[in-house]
Amino acid sequence: MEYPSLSEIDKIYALQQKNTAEIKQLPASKREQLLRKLLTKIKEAENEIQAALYQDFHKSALESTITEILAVEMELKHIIKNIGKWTKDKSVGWSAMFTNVKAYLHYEPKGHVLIITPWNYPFQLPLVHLAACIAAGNTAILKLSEFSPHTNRIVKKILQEVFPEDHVAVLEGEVKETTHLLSLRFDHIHFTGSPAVGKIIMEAASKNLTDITLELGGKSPAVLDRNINVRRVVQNLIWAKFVNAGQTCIAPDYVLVPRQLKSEIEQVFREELREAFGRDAINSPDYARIINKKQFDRLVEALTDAKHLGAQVISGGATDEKELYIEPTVIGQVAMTNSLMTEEIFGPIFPIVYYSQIDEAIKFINDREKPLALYVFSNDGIFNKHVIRYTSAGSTCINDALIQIMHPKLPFGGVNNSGIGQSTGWYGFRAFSHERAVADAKGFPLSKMFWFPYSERTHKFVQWIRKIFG
Ligand SMILES: NC(=O)C1=CN([C@@H]2O[C@H](COP(=O)(O)OP(=O)(O)OC[C@H]3O[C@@H](n4cnc5c(N)ncnc54)[C@H](OP(=O)(O)O)[C@@H]3O)[C@@H](O)[C@H]2O)C=CC1
Ligand SMILES: CCCCCC(=O)O
Repeated sequence: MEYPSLSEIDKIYALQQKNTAEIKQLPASKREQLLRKLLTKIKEAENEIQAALYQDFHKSALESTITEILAVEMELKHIIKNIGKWTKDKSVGWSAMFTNVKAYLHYEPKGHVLIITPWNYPFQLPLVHLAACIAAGNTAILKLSEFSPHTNRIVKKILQEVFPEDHVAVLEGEVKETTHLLSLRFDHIHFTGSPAVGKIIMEAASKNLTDITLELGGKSPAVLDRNINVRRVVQNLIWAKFVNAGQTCIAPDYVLVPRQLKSEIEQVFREELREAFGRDAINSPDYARIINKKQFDRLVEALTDAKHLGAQVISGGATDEKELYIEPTVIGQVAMTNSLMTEEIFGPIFPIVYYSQIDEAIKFINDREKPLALYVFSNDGIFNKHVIRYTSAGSTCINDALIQIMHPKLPFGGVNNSGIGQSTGWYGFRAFSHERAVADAKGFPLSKMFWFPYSERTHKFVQWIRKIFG
């Protein structure tokens, strides 16, 4: 994909601005029709999508289906199934003081939306958020990351087959193009990316008081109890951490393990990683690559520095610059000053931090920014509830990982430094809609009791209200 010039961006923006009023009036049936067409196009393009993801990431066809294509298909089906219900006015019920008022919520499109997405799930993320945006009746400019060019091409091809550019436009660009887009006025900006860039987006949005959704990241902990099946939990963590070579926003970033389990868990990680990827993961057909040299160098430097500071590699540690390959790596005794413990890892390196009492682990988590996700593993429900009660996270999974994002009725989002607002399903539709309060007064207008000049009748009415409702 070519980068558009700034004047081309302005032209697309103006085109969509002109068309937004009309798109906002599209009935739910027409929006549903467009989403059904999108679903059909995606199914028809599965092989091309898999090939593009392989070229960008060396992502296996099966992993692309599981984490990219199926995720979009399920989201589209859920939206298509519910769009009729979601777009209808919603009564908020009766109130004794407003017996003559029909009170309801009316869902109106925000209008013109900017969606900015990162490179790590370059098919799933643009399409999942665009689907909700279209369902809500908006026009949208979709700005993709320049680091996933092959997948971007198929995303653009599919969307151009479904939507005219004055409804959905797909752009690729770097900081310059994105910065220019952010100087334009939108009704909602949906950003997925790092907290650092999230702050830039929020600042730009503040110029026009534009609504935002910030889907950010952070260091998502996994907390293990002693009361677990160690092998099963390790197998679970291996998938959650090393899918997409660890380049997943809700991947467990590090794992807090009871000290008593140290020797057992380290041995089981060695065994299970061998089971998962064979003797040499570089030859595994299931294992992806780091997206580019910049990210590769960042991770290798963090690993090298960690080892210089005394960290012990429990399993893995091999790298291959030509292949942009980093072996699935589990590491212990990482210094707290090392970037593996101070920054979001966003790669296939898994520090283990040992603890003695659960409140020590909870303090470790709470001493850091609120994470995007938090994982708790224990056969003891009281342990799980205790961890949830004394921590905060965007989302949480108990005795599993990542799957919370796939549940159609759970919102996806962070909290404070890991995100603002919620996405997917009903929550995505609501984010891209304005939830308008309507009070439809029938017959005698309630405010007549307060009209000027204030009278004895008004005083009596106010006394009655305080007596009944005060
Ligand atoms: N909550 C969620 O759903 C998800 C969160 N993430 C988070 O995203 C991060 C990894 O993705 P990554 O792409 O590196 O994140 P970045 O924040 O670097 O980039 C995200 C998007 O913002 C653009 N961008 C980068 N710098 C600027 C800037 N200065 N001004 C305007 N736009 C900019 C990028 O464009 P370009 O790439 O072209 O530079 C990209 O489209 C991690 O923190 C991860 O946790 C990732 C996936 C999902
Ligand atoms: C299968 C998990 C996908 C998580 C979304 C993300 O990291 O972008």
